[in-house]
Amino acid sequence: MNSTPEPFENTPADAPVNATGDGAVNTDPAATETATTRAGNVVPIRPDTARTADEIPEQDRFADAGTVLDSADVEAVDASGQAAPLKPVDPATVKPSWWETVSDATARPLVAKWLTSAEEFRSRARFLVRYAAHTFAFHALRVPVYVPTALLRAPGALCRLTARVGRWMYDAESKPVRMNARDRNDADTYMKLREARNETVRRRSAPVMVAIVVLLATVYLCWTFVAPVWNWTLLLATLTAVGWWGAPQDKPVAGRAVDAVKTPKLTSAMIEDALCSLGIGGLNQAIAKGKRIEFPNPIARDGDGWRADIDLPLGVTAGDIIAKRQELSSALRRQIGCVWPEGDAKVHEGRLVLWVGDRDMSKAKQKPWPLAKPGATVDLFKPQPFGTDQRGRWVDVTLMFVSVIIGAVPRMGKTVTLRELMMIAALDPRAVLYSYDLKGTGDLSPLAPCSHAYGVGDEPDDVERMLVEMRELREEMRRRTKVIRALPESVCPDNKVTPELAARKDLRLAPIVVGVDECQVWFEHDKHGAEFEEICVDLAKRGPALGIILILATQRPDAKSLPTGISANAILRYCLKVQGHTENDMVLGTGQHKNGVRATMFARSDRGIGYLVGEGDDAKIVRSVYKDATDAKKIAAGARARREAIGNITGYAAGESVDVEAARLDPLADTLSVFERGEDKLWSDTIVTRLADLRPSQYGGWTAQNLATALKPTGVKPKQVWSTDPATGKGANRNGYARDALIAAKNDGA
Ligand SMILES: Nc1ncnc2c1ncn2[C@@H]1O[C@H](COP(=O)(O)OP(=O)(O)OP(=O)(O)O)[C@@H](O)[C@H]1O
Repeated sequence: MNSTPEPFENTPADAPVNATGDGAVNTDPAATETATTRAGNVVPIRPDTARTADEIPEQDRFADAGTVLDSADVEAVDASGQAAPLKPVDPATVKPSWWETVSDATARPLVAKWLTSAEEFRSRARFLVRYAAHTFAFHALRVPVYVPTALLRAPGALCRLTARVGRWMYDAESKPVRMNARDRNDADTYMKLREARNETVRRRSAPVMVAIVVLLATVYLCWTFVAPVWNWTLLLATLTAVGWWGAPQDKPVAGRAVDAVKTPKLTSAMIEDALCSLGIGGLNQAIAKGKRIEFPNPIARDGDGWRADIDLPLGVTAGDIIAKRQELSSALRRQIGCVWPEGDAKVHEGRLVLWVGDRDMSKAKQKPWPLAKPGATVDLFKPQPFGTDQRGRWVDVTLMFVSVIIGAVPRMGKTVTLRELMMIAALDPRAVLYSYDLKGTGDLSPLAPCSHAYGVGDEPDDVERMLVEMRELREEMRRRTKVIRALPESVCPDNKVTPELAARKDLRLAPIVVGVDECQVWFEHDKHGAEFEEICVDLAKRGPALGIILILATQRPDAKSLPTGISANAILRYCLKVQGHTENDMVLGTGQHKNGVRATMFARSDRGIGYLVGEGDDAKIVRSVYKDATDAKKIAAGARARREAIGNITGYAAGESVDVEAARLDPLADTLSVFERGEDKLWSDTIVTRLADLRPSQYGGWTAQNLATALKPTGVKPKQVWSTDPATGKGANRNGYARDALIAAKNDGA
């Protein structure tokens, strides 16, 4: 069946731009003779060198749809020589309405940010007062030097002043022109200039003469009527003022009270030059073709720096620039700690937000931490100051209802950050702290006096004790689930711990904060790794709603050292420098590297600076608070005093120790012991029921999975075993264990 041929169709997206029906390539787009015939119509084709729409010669392009096409332009010649109208394929240009344009627009702040932010206003006011006080004190101290210096300079200044007045009165500036006329023997011009000069001198001498008379009269009157002491004072003051005012510019009487570092203004030309020097192929090609780097908003001051919003040329992404932060800082002639390129994927992948600070963020003085003040207390349900952003403003975190992961390469500030978060927790007197320093250097020791559980090091005994404590914690989590479940909806509508519930002593739902530095030591432990992982995954998933906050820090953020069950469930994420995109996404969440949130861009010198994700919608660059061990001890001492006041010193802080022996479990021996005479195989479900009867405090609530995890280190794995249901008497194949396999494992281990 013959269908009516379409007069024109566009080249399919996946076809070569100039492919013709028979593989021929058109080299002369204007020549209809060489055009390919398709279904009886002549299909205009593009020159074979064209790769993009821009490269197609003007005459080959069809006018934008929406514009009226001239029939001569759109006609092609069909096989019979008849002109056939061509059909436009581009969408019609739709002019958005005023409403559509403005409803998507971002409103600019009505007043400057520092006027609406009380904190910023106070900080500016404080700065002005401090500046004025310093300047006053600086100059006041130097008055005894300034006065003699000015007096010494006064004669010279007087001479220079007299000479200047003389030159002005006698119109010295016209002298070269008059002399020139004289040298040229141009008598006419010379006489005119002389006349003009005499007139000027006459006009100017009058006020000078008046000033001299007034001066002499003043001197005479003072000499006659004013006491000599005042005359001398006046004379000295006048000479000081003249000496001060008339001092040479390069030798002022007063020095500068402050040395301001003037950072150059950030201009679009500077940014363009810098971006073009990065060696990004796509960017340089676009510039060579005359495309521009666009600035959708004016470059403006933003905090202590400049902010530029940049639309990169087509095909260039913000990530391309972020990956070259070091080169960019060199190209902008700024320290690397001043240059902060970020993507704004909410607009598009090519939007770059470049913030260039006046000072290196890692070296700029951080504002004093409000929580370091004596007497500071914290409510973990409320946001607390965690660090400062590039503009020096505080960034808060709310620790309640989150699990936290901190990751970075060694020596970037993980421990300092973890210690800071634990200090925040310690300052809430209700909070129960579990502090574990698996690096073993004692970085968390300042928090020991406030900790219910404290562990340091990775010796087998230390790890075992920590495991016992973590098992207890899991039991506590189970208890909490039951408490929450039992509460009426009117008291606990969201099935999670609320500030009111946490305050009730009878429920024992106070926040519990677990901080683990170098957590990979737990998860990679050959004997207890699986159990630690199981407990921590459970805590990361269910803990937040139950008031249990797990904070893990690791220097090796990979699947082994930070199990995916935890990394996928963490809510608050802080990533200092990492080496690759895998670690980046492991800590900050999948897809963050692609979105331009790249902790790989941090330099070695960016200690304590990282991306914070999970507080608010956007990722923020934040510098945590660095408190050394001495300061941390002071803060912890204050926190302990407040805990003592409410009677919340428990566990390690109260000198209690964990009975590891009593808590030591031997799941293999216990499993063997629940086999009754004549039973060779038992289902896992039957074993865990019997284990719960054997030691309810240890095995109560165990599932078949818990049993599998506990037996894993012995090498015994669950298999399908035939057994009989004691209730129904029916036999079936289910997951379970054979006595022989358990005995063999016991003998191997013995
Ligand atoms: N917020 C910060 N501000 C300034 N300097 C910091 C900050 N945080 C950390 N540092 C500096 O970085 C150093 C290393 O910090 P820290 O011990 O926390 O690193 P780490 O990543 O835990 O190292 P490791 O992997 O060896 O455990 C600190 O001694 C301190 O000098």
